[in-house]
Amino acid sequence: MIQTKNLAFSYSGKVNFNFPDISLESGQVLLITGGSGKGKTTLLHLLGGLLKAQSGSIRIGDTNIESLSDKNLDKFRGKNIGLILQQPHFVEAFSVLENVVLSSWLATGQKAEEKATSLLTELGLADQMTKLTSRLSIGQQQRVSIARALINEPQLLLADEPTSSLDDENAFNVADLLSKLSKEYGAALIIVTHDQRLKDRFSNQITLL
Ligand SMILES: Nc1ncnc2c1ncn2[C@@H]1O[C@H](COP(=O)(O)OP(=O)(O)OP(=O)(O)O)[C@@H](O)[C@H]1O
Repeated sequence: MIQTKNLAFSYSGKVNFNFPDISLESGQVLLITGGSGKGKTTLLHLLGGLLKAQSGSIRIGDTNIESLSDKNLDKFRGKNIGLILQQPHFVEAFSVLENVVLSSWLATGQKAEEKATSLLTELGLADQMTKLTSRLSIGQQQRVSIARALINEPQLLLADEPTSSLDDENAFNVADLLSKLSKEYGAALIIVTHDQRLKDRFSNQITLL
């Protein structure tokens, strides 16, 4: 489903990374771990096409994303990659439901309101849908991010430290939901984390050194 080969990246020629190859099938989970500053978020942003590698390749399904133009990459990302980033970047003036619907509209031109409602309900947010996202707890916002990432049924789900600010109960809930829903949608799930609770839960891991 996703394969990378010889990925290299550099910030202004000063901080250089050579990343290990990744190969992951639909329905599988991979954790990317490693100490602070080792390039975990950088690698996740490369996989999501938010940064461009200096060299190497990233194949998602049948598409080599490095060969796409910026415009086609945006389209591809919208349809095929669900992103759960450290900062959720919600549209503050929109409700929870509207934020999730916006994601479907941007990717497909369709407002998938029914599907957004059912996803949010599955994520335990049925009674939060009309609220502004800023009125939700961090754990609830994390679940809105998950709904938004899943609304377009992506092939690949990328999550950056999804549990770092959560207590044990919420962290286990988020881990369970990510794993259950990515399987349900047939997505490959890659999680960047230094959270020991996730390391204990998912055995397939690579560590950046
Ligand atoms: N936009 C940027 N410009 C220059 N250097 C950057 C930029 N973003 C990150 N870096 C540097 O690249 C290195 C890797 O950063 P990255 O955020 O990928 O690490 P990380 O493993 O995710 O760290 P952490 O666990 O602390 O979040 C760090 O040394 C960081 O300072």
